[in-house]
Amino acid sequence: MPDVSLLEEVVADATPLLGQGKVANYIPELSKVDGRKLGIAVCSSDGGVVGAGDFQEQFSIQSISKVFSLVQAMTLYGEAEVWSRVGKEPSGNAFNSLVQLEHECGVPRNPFINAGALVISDLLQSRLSTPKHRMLELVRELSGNSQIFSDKAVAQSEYQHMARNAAIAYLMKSFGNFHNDVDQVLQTYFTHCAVRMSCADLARAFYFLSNKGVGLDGKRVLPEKQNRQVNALLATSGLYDGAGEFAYRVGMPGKSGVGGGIIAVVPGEMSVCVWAPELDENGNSLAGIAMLEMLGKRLGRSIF
Ligand SMILES: NC(=O)CC[C@H](N)C(=O)O
Repeated sequence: MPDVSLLEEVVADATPLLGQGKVANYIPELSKVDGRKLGIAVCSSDGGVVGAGDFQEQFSIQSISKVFSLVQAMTLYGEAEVWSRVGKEPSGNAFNSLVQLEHECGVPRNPFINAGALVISDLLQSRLSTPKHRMLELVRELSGNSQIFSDKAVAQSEYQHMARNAAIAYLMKSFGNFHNDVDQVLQTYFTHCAVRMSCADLARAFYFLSNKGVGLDGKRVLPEKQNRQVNALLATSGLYDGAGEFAYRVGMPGKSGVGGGIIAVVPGEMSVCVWAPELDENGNSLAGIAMLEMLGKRLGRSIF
């Protein structure tokens, strides 16, 4: 377990990187965030969380929600039902790209790009009567924080600028790989992306990924095999077309969101969350990746 002073050092050493990335503005509401925020939190096997910087401030989790959605779908459906609808391969394309879908018969490369997460949301819509609420229940339970909500203004802003996500969903529908009403599923998806959590909340919530599928409260979230599968997919596709560089520099399964958060996992040891809203050209937190790289180096951790 890293001590607070090490995490404070990581935050201090990442501070000079501020100004090098850009806060996401394609969702106008997200551009209101202060780009100078920096936070890191680590949750380790004794259940304790240590953090530094802005680690207690809640932010828009955005695509980090795709991991929670996948976990729900894997719990509700059999293996073949999930993986006949979405692939397990890195996309090598932007997270919101349409190009592969046309060539690949409307089956997205993986569950962590927008197309894949929209299929997963479609699966959730088919089985859950209140998918938006179920997501909140899940994240509150996993993080042990009942004060987690979805930000209506952000969800609304995404809804008003939905053209690309709607195009992706309709293209998949044209191939028969999208079963519910597009508008309804988009609303669910945006509500999931707009959930606000802190680094501390997220480090706690994803502790199970580092603990063979068992959460902080001792309850099993996923069977061990599925937990390993999720970590494998995070390692190969969690950072979109930056996944290779992330594996090279950080060496941990991880998932980013355009709100500037990244979660990462050291199997058997700890879950980490960093937050820095300025993004690199792949839509991943620039200083966030640097903080994870520094943490991994200083602790001597990598899965490779
Ligand atoms: N990479 C992300 O975090 C993207 C999520 C965002 N809600 C979108 O659909 O574009």
